[in-house]
Amino acid sequence: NTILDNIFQLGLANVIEQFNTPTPQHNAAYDFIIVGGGAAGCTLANRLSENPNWSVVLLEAGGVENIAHRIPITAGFLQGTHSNWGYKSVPQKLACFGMNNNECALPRGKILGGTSSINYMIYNRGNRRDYDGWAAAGSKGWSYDEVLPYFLKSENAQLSGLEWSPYHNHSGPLNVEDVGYRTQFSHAFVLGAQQAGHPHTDYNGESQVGVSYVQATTQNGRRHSAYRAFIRPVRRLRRNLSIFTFAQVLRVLVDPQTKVAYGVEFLHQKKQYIFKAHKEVILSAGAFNSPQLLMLSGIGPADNLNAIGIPVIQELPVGKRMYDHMSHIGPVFLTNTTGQTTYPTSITLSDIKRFFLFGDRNTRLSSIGGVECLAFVKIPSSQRPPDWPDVELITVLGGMASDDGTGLKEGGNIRQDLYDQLYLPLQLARQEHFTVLIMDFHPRSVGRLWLHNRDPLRWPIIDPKYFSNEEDIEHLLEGIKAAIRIGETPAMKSIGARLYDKPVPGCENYLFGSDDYWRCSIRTLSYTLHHQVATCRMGSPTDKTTVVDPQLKVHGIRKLRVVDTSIIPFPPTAHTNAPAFMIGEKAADLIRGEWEANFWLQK
Ligand SMILES: Cc1cc2nc3c(=O)[nH]c(=O)nc-3n(C[C@H](O)[C@H](O)[C@H](O)COP(=O)(O)OP(=O)(O)OC[C@H]3O[C@@H](n4cnc5c(N)ncnc54)[C@H](O)[C@@H]3O)c2cc1C
Repeated sequence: NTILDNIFQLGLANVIEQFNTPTPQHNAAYDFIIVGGGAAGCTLANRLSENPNWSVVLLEAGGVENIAHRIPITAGFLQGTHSNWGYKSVPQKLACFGMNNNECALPRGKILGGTSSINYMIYNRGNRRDYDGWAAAGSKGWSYDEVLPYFLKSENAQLSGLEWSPYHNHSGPLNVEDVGYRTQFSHAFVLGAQQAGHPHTDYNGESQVGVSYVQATTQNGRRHSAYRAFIRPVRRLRRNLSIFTFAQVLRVLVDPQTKVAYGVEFLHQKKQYIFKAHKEVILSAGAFNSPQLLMLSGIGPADNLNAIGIPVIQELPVGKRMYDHMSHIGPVFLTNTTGQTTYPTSITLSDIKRFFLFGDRNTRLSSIGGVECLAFVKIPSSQRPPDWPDVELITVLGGMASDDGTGLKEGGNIRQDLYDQLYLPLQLARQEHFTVLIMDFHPRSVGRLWLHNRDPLRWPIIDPKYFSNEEDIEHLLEGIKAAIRIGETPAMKSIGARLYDKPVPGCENYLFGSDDYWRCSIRTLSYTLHHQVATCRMGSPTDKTTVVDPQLKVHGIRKLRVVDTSIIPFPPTAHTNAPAFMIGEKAADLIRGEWEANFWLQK
């Protein structure tokens, strides 16, 4: 009697989006070739194809969404499907001890819509200081005042109480709304956080520090992905926009003499094709695959390329730097509530009928994978200004146990024995509880990504080197303490909140609740929130750590840009989906500005 069983009972699992991909014409030429139909790629494809004189082709390695992607509560299950590339890190020496072979799961969307089709739908832009920092470090044109219009451009906000906020727009393609389903946990946490001194705020508004209910990229309680927002509404109307799904690009074609990108080679239905670009090739393949494709095309670190026999066309530090937002699963709070934790059996057929047949957006199915509230918190040891949060507290109704170990455990590569010891007792007792995930916004650990060999179908090697800088652990520890303080407030006591004190396997030798206990727990229950950035870092061409310039052009190569989260130079005070949409919007304007200005020169 699981959610998915019920969906099958209603015969809905077969409701698949109708999407016919034409047969590619070998050597066909388009003005713009966009590689990757993710958050940034779909946005860019929409905006560039607004010009009817330009032909745009979007090549996506995955397929299209089905009904499961639309149901927000299923977010945790999607990592176990073919719409996830399914990457894992190399075994970590200092993190992910609770994962099989110490390998952290690194999911990524492989589907039209990209990671926006499998993510948790949290809509979060970041802090003014993030973008001002990008600009100050050499990314001219990317200060907060210069990027805010692009966040607003894509947004269609339906947020109660923020109807007149200058930080929200109500006419963009991407729906951002309140989650209709809220539990007692969420109300107690928002109130409790205020009692603990965190002001109520709009974390996408003037001041980020404080607590809020989450804002979600959903529409009427259903996932609103990049595909839904930017492609579906226009794909039948624009004859100048061609889209190929199940089209995996193998490399960018770059003339080694002139260093001009002129096309791509890709695989579709086991056949290899070439498409040529009149104007530009644009990589929007995400933080793992854009750097992979650059390296496969001879653009990257000479040591790696020489070692695997790829001739170097342009030496650049592709993949040499990677940041990510690591989090800790917990603390977990037990409560005296009833019926608030979502276990599969608590989703009723009535919920499903209301969701599907009556468009009801207030059922459990509209909960975005259980995420309810966010608190943006300053920690006592902070070295940053008071308006720049250090850690985030993310509340989840239930936690690892609330899908009976079927989704999150598998998606997170969590060890079965750890699940059985720590979470199975909660599952079997149907214990009411909620989890606070603690995320470090400004990690200092720097990872790296490189290639095994020249096979484009093989995964890149990804070593995030989580917690190689000890300070990252201390930030999470301070975040855990902030969550515990909120747990002690009257609002939280009113729902009977108390810490779940079963020791984390491997940490039994430490006194539960001591700093060393939590440090051990952090290394064991390390859980990335999948915000990898900087693998094709943006900045001034004189900055030897960067790969693209502020126009997103690859240094030293003509007619080639990267437009996705891989260009983000520093980890933002945000989850990275909203920034990906912003990057797509801004890139479209940069490209349009340049080619439209050159129109008469090209004639
Ligand atoms: C499980 C999970 C949960 C998350 N939750 C949130 C959240 O709640 N809120 C938030 O803000 N962020 C979240 N994120 C992060 C966020 O969704 C991503 O950072 C963002 O969507 C990335 O956008 P992108 O355009 O850079 O890349 P993607 O959206 O990943 O797009 C890249 C696209 O390129 C395609 N591609 C790759 N290689 C090739 C190739 N060789 N040929 C053709 N196509 C190719 C991929 O299939 C994919 O469709 C989450 C991430 C994950 C994995």
